[in-house]
Amino acid sequence: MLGAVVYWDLEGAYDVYLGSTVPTQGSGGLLECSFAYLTVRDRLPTILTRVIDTIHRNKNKFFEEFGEEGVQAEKRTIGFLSKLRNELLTDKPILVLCDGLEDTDSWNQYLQRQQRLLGERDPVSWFKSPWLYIECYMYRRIQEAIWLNPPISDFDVFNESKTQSFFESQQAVISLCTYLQGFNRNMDDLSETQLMEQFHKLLQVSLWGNRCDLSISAGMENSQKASPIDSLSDLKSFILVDDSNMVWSALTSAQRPGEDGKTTSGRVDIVLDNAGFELVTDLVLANFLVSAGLAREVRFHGKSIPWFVSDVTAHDFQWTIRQTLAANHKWMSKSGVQWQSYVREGVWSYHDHPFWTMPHEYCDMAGDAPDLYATLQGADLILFKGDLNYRKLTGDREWDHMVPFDRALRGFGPAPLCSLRTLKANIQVGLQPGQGENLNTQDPSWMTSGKYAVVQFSSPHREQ
Ligand SMILES: O=P(O)(O)OC[C@H]1O[C@](O)(CO)[C@@H](O)[C@@H]1O
Ligand SMILES: [Mn+2]
Repeated sequence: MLGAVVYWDLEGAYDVYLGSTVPTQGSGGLLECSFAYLTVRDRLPTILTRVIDTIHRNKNKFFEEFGEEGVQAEKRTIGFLSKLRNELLTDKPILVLCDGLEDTDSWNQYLQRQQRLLGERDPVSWFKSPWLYIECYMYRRIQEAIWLNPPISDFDVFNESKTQSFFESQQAVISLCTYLQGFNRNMDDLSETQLMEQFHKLLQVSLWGNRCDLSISAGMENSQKASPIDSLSDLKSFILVDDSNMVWSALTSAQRPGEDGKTTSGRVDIVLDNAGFELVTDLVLANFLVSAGLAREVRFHGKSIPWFVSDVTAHDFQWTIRQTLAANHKWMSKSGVQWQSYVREGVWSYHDHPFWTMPHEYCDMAGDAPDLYATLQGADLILFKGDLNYRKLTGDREWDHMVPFDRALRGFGPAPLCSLRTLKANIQVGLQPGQGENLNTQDPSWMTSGKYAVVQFSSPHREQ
């Protein structure tokens, strides 16, 4: 457990934010040696250095595309990012954004809010702010640096890492697609029980796919080598909370008899996390849900800017489907063809919204992004992938491990939802009495190693 740090009164209770203080008297800061502190001190500057290096290595490409103007833009962007790195390392004040994008005002208002909470004596700075805010802000500032420097404003600084991670997982992708096509061919012969077993397997594949993010590894290679299906039984004991039966019930209870006598099923929304292997696991799950008649429509929600190194953007989504389709492997390519036709027919659709790349907790969504909240209300099930989504769902607070998931959501519940997350931050709710203490003794890094996972379900209609 992190030491107790403060502090503001929310819903009548004092909330402790992960490794961070929001002091009222202008003292304190990120709790030294906490996972949050080490992320800001070590991991974020490393990511920034890699970003600078990537832009520098692409100098010739910019020259070929844009001539001397491209080279000048490269230099200016590197200047912006080096300054940003220096601001971070020397705990300088957080600056307002000035790129005039759709979300710029919201970011600047958020900064004012942080300043009000901190008091006027000290400016909000890198080490004196909530971890979630600082981490999100860094990625937004990277985008500002790129955006303010045309003609290279479309450059995705993480694209190389994302594509590399996809190719490094190739064998695992092939085995997963082969598995998918195997039961797609025999779908009609599957009993209800067999269908449910397949569902559990693919939900777990998608869960463990979340191990492959490039933010926890500071952009270093982190791909899936072995066939994920084969390791599921060995991994089972590392799932600390498994509500997958409730997820199954949410899907089956959304099924209704249609006008033509055939059963129609519900809409599933997947709030995506990482590109590369994790995205493939999500597409395989979504394919299964549609072909098994468990969903009539799947909506994918991704990021509108490059985010936390490996998160999916619209380009990554389309690129992954195209790569799968073009693969020199029968079942992989067949999967890609299927996915592309789902997109063309509108059975699958990709969406993004600026709220996903804001630092807000999800309990703020209804007020701060009512359009997105209303869209999500149309789903019969929402799957939230990954660690960052979990942090936002639970407000990134140092909750007692036994606090129910429903309570940690603090009213957020546009539809039945499920978090599929491997643990990579010091936060975990919904555990049994003694479970957290046992884990602390057995494996002190259980919350941050990515070795453990949860499938946590909540329904707005369920008794709290
Ligand atoms: O891709 P995910 O699962 O959201 O993980 C993002 C990572 O970034 C972090 O925010 C820390 O940098 C952790 O929460 C997690 O390790
Ligand atoms: Mn991610």
